[in-house]
Amino acid sequence: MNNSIYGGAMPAQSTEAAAAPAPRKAAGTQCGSRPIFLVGMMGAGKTTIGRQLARQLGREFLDLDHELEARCGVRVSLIFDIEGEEGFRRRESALLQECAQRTDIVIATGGGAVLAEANRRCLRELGLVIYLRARGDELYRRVARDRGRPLLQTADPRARIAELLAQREPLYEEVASLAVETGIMPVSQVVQSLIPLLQKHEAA
Ligand SMILES: Nc1ncnc2c1ncn2[C@@H]1O[C@H](COP(=O)(O)OP(=O)(O)OP(=O)(O)O)[C@@H](O)[C@H]1O
Ligand SMILES: O=C(O)C1=C[C@@H](O)[C@@H](O)[C@H](O)C1
Ligand SMILES: [Mg+2]
Repeated sequence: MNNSIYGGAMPAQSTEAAAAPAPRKAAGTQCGSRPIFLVGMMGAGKTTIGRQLARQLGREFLDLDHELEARCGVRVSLIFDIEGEEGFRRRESALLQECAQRTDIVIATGGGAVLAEANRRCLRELGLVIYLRARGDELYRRVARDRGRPLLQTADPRARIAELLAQREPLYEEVASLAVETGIMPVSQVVQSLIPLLQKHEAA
């Protein structure tokens, strides 16, 4: 990917190996070696849950937003400022197509990665996709104060979330083989609830 307009001042942050000793792998939850993708709205928990799920499964973890930031050397919000959403989406798609070739990995996608049809095909065909679902008011509560999400820098972020959710929910549903509600359980419980779902999916 050509990142030449950016410097590279951000600390390198590629795939995360588990920092602490990994727990024993949950048996039979490897879905072959295909990547496990997490999709869902901003604040649904893709980054937080993805990191813990990867540890639980003994897989690597990669967050597409963080990987893009590491490669470009700037925050996602600055890419939006300089190249607009369109420029960001081009970079996001290229990175997704590249990272989807990897194996034994959990990948947290960006909230809007499902917007492009080519990305949806890539997610469906190359991996197992989990939709992390949460209600608009809970998403708002989680991300309202975070200035790092450019699409929410509007006069009425709550309404913006509702609009994005209405637009994207069918797309998340379309690509996902599994879905879990993240608004009602703490992160560790969401991860624990995913293990039997993955096992069932593997057995099917
Ligand atoms: N199940 C949960 N219960 C409570 N808080 C949660 C839960 N999941 C995530 N959070 C919190 O919500 C915030 C947003 O989570 P996170 O950054 O993982 O979302 P995301 O889906 O990666 O969003 P984005 O698409 O913007 O990267 C974090 O502060 C996180 O700790
Ligand atoms: O929902 C979205 O469109 C986005 C979510 C984030 O993960 C980032 O990818 C970026 O802020 C755009
Ligand atoms: Mg994230």
